Amino acid sequence: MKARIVTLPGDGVGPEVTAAAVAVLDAVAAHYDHTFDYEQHLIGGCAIDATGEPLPADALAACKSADAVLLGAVGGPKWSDPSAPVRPEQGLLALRAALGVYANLRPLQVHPALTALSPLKDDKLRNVDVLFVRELTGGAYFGAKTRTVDTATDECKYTVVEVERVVRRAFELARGRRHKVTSVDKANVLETSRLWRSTVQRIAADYPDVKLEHQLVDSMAMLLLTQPASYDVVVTENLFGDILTDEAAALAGSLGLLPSASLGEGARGLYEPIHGSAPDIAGKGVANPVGAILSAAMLLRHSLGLEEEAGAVEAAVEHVLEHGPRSRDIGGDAGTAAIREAVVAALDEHVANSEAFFSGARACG
Ligand SMILES: NC(=O)C1=CN([C@@H]2O[C@H](COP(=O)(O)OP(=O)(O)OC[C@H]3O[C@@H](n4cnc5c(N)ncnc54)[C@H](O)[C@@H]3O)[C@@H](O)[C@H]2O)C=CC1
Ligand SMILES: CC(C)CC(=O)C(=O)O
Ligand SMILES: [Mg+2]
Repeated sequence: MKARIVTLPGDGVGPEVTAAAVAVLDAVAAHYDHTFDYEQHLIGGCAIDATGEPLPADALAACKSADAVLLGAVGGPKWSDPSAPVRPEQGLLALRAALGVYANLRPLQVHPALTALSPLKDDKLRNVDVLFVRELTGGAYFGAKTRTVDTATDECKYTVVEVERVVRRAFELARGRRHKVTSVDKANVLETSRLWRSTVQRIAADYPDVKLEHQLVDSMAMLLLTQPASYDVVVTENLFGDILTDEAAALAGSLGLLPSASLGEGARGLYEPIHGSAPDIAGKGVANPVGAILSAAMLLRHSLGLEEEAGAVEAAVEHVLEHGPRSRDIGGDAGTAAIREAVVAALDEHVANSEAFFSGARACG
């Protein structure tokens, strides 16, 4: 197949991990005879420096006409002055809104070889397989903001339509998994959460085969650390989902491991690791590219419909996590480039083994 992918490496470690993900996509293209055409654009701090805008018009136009968008991360201390008129994160928020990618899928699995890095003991980590579905284009990140000398406000607003579409997505996804949805809110205090909860209750009636439970976000933050294996699909609003998924990353062993897919109504999606620009390690060549590489796998699956290829990338990552090399955040000393090369080599081997398996099966059959 032929696909057009816009890359937005962004700031900090963004370019380092995006380059690794592109190298893996290139290996997929070579093995499976696909053509991926890339178009790279600016977003975030680097875009502000070059154009004054965190999301230049040409970058947005390219994303809107692409088959998929692969993003690194935005932001960093250089652009963090609270009085700055524009900030890198505004570019990312504007992109998510413009693409209409309201459902942010953030899968959490704990690789058996990495359990020692988790704050939990092995028995609590067995069978942890959670899919967070975070609402991505509403809530406090998008509400009106005000600021005077001594007061600031961030409006948190949700409409029924915004809640309904992401909750339906969560229920649909649960049907392909273990048929359970946990909806997280703060309905004991927040009006937006009361609207969220009543909408979830109404939608649930259309999915009698899916078990629904509600959980308040504060206790959910605790339960995630005490009984993570009891969750299947967790659906929640933008801010809560942002925070809970960084917490979840600690269970996996590092923020550098978790991928995400942001989806709307069509096939086009936005794919990015869940971490930020990691200014403390940027430019050193030590960032863990696994979250970005697994985001590329999600791109293959969700935007290009290439399930076998996505599975091959995931298998290659699994192999590298098990046998090494490992990056510093997960207890190794390998750099970003070494991990990238190891994943590409594991992918080569995976494809070669699959071909041998199928030709063997043909010979036998
Ligand atoms: N999607 C995005 O573009 C996001 C951007 N940000 C921005 O990133 C900047 C830094 O934010 P922080 O709060 O420090 O969060 P962060 O996610 O950038 O880093 C938190 C910690 O995790 C580590 N880490 C993150 N990614 C890693 C990787 N791939 N490999 C190894 N270690 C990794 C970092 O070194 C740091 O110690 C801020 O400007 C923030 O606004 C934050 C979150 C998401
Ligand atoms: C706007 C982003 C910086 C928010 C974030 O942390 C994320 O999406 O993970
Ligand atoms: Mg975040």
